[in-house]
Amino acid sequence: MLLTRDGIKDIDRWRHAGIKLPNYDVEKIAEKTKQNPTWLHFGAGNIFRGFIALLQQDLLDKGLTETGIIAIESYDYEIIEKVYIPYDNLSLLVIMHADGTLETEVIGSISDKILADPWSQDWTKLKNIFTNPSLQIASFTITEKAYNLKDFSGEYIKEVKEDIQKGPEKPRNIISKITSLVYERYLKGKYPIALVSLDNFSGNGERLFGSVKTITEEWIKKGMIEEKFLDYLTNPSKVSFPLTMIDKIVPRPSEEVKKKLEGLGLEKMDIIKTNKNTVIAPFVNAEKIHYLVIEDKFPNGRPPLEEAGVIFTDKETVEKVERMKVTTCLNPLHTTLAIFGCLLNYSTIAEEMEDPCLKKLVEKIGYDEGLPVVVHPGVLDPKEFLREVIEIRFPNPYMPDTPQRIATDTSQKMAIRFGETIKSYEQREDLNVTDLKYIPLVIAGWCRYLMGVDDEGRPMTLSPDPLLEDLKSHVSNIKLGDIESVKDNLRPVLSNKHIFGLNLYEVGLGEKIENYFKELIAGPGAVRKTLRKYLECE
Ligand SMILES: NC(=O)C1=CN([C@@H]2O[C@H](COP(=O)(O)OP(=O)(O)OC[C@H]3O[C@@H](n4cnc5c(N)ncnc54)[C@H](O)[C@@H]3O)[C@@H](O)[C@H]2O)C=CC1
Ligand SMILES: O=P(O)(O)OC[C@H]1O[C@](O)(CO)[C@@H](O)[C@@H]1O
Repeated sequence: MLLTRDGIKDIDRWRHAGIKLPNYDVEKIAEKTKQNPTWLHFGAGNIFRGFIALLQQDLLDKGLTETGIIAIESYDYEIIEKVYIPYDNLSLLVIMHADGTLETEVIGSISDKILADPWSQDWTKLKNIFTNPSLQIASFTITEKAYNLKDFSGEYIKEVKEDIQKGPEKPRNIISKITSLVYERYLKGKYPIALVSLDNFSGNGERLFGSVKTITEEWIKKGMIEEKFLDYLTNPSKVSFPLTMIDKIVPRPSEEVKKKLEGLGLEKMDIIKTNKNTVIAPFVNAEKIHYLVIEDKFPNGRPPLEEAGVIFTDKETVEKVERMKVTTCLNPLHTTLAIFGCLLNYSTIAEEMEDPCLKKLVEKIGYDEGLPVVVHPGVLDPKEFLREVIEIRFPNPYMPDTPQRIATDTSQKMAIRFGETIKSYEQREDLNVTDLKYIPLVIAGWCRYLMGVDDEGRPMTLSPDPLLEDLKSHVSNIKLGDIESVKDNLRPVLSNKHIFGLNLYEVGLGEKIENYFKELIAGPGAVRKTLRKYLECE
């Protein structure tokens, strides 16, 4: 069986293999989308195919909408070449249930794909869609670092600097590209639009707004665009930047799943790793559970996504629910498992949850240290959410999620995942920041991880991180088994407000983290020994 528009016409074969097909005519929907584009999505990676496209598929299946989503790739063009074009933009969603059963479904709601590349012919096509009054949404899953215009020294990154100099014609950076496209929409008729960040960090919509506004102001200063564009951009009835909370674990495609699909008779299911490190395949493996909460600010309307389970609410509620998930009930636990999982040589998150020390560590971080500072968001219950994460989602043995994937870009995540809780302890009169034990232990674990040596003393490959080289340079003089070598080497890292959102020495945690670190580097096996000591586990 081939995953192509022609291939899925052989309905009986797909049904016989137990694979659900779209309940609508994929080609007709693609045609209607061309006439009347409503939704563009930037970042054509795994979460888009496994979650966002599924929501629209649900509406299409129910006859509640008439158009699909157009996938835009602005960074890793190989994704389009290798997993969109050969499969006519179809993807195969594989839901991994905890009892080992797979639920498979062909996703047909991605109606077209476009490169956001000013040097390609697609750019004109993209501009035409962006200036179409029918367009309601441009959404984004482009990873957190894509929103950064400046490096940690406060300088614009090279690509952004060049875009600022050259103006909106041929931008290279994603934020400049978005600004340029919104400017085209303004010029064409000041039509309204919602720009929806679906990336996984606090205040995502506000950060998107801030970045687009910065580029706008720079171009205005240089006289490259009309000043009045700023009025349009900052008018929420014209351009909105809703906050969102997105939650679904979509690991990289796994070889085991690929084999199972081949067993069902599917052909050409190869997993690829692009030159830009995206690991992607014609299929996406994911968990069933998911949550999406969005601030209901769509000046040009939107599909009735509430019918697909999306929670639309006010800004304050999204903020609370997002803080609950990203700063307390899911992502800090994930990062904890990533760091210690790499050090202890685990290859899946689920296996780690069978390790009594690691399970206890995430329980301590979640229930004991995180929950006391969570504000109940109303729409979801934090304690129940945390229970579901610890008891059901992370331990799912069929989820091929790895600590190495979650360890990607940890430097970008520390401030949100741990810094926010530390700040809350500082602000609350009834809590004492120096009572925190386990969050500091994880931060020490991260420094130990950066040494690039596992708990047995063997070299380990570190996951990509934009600050990796700099961070490694601070621990490069520290030797496993030599506590004296620690000296002041951790100070530049632990005092870096860009990394943690605060200076850990100023809040009284720096020395505690250094002491944990010394225990973690005492020699081979010291990571395990330290966990046993502080968690009283076997
Ligand atoms: N995978 C998951 O479980 C979830 C992911 N997310 C969010 O989605 C993001 C992407 O996740 P996946 O799609 O799974 O990853 P992926 O690796 O499959 O795809 C990443 C996408 O981001 C684009 N990208 C990366 N760096 C970029 C840059 N500098 N400028 C423009 N585009 C860039 C890539 O080209 C690709 O389209 C995550 O970082 C997270 O914020 C949110 C919830 C769940
Ligand atoms: O650490 P990351 O790369 O944001 O990934 C975290 C994982 O947990 C999630 O937050 C679950 O929703 C997903 O974003 C992803 O699977």
